[in-house]
Amino acid sequence: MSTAGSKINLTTRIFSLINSIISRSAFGDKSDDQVEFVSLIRQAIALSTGLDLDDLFPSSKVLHMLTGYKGKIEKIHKRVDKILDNVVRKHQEKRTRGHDGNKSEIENEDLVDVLLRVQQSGSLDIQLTINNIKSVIWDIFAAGTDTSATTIGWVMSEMMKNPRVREKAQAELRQAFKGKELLSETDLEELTYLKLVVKETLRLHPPSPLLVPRECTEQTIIDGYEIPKKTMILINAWAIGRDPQYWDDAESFIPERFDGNLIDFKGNNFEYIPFGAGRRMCPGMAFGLASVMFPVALLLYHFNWKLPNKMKSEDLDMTEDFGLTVGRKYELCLIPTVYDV
Ligand code: HEM
Repeated sequence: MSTAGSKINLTTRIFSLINSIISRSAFGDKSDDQVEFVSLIRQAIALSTGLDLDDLFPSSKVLHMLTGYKGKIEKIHKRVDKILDNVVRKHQEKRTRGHDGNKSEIENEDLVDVLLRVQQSGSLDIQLTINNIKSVIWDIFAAGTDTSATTIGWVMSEMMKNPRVREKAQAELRQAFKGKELLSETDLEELTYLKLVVKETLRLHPPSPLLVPRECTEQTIIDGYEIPKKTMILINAWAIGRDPQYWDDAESFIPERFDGNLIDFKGNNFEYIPFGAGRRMCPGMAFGLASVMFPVALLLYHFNWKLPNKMKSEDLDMTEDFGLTVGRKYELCLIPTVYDV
């Protein structure tokens, strides 16, 4: 049984869901300034995307002034710093109330509470500063929001483009949780096929396609090219994931290719590195995967999905947008129909 619905913009809903998830994990709750904070992150990411004149002449102060780049970054930094000061101050006040006898205030610690506790305990070899804590919060938002939301957008897009895969994933879910109204995160363990779908999506659409830039620490020769010491190296995980030398039918979306295959996200298989590899690989991998798997499982379990305007699956536009994270160029609009479990 199902109840018909109308068209929704899934892209914007996914971003606001992921913002709330990350916000709750980092701040313990939605921050009063969450909307502004996320918009500032977007602006900062947009400014750090691509090569501009400042990158070509980094030591030219005049150029920095002319492009206004530095001014824009400083303006964002000032505002972000104020918001983060507020977050830290509120947590400090809450901790003080907790130590003054109101124990419920410190029962459920969020990330900021943990960092403040570690800072006050002095248990680390290095002294954690308030600026360090603010940087961690910033990192989690900047690195965790767009990557997870973009991946969910691609998982849903690939499943709309490939109805066979969507139906198989939905059948697995509805069979595993028949009649169950509320799913929990631990239920995800049973979803073998959905895991393959997410894996295949990350092969074709790694949200950070060029990883974090590296600097060459010693002169090296690769394929006859001499790479001098200190050269900035960009690794194209997107191209590696589509390289026909490593992948059969590389451009096609076939989750089954990972079935029984030992290739994993963990950075040991260099033909598949959506989370990077080595010392700078993504520290939020487990959190990121859970933040993708769980919402996708809920979307597929509780709803059936159709493309609007009688569009055929093969006509869905999969053009990518260029940026630090590479998402869909056009927002994904779909018609959900509630599925009675
Ligand atoms: C599907 C979700 C995600 C994907 C695909 C992803 C992917 C990546 C990639 C490719 C890198 C660069 C790794 C390298 O250059 O070797 C990275 C770095 C990073 N990620 Fe993620 N990420 C995701 C989610 C998250 C989440 C949820 C968090 C935090 C809660 C996070 C935190 C970070 C941080 C802090 C870095 C920088 C690490 C460093 O520079 O040392 N990521 N991520």
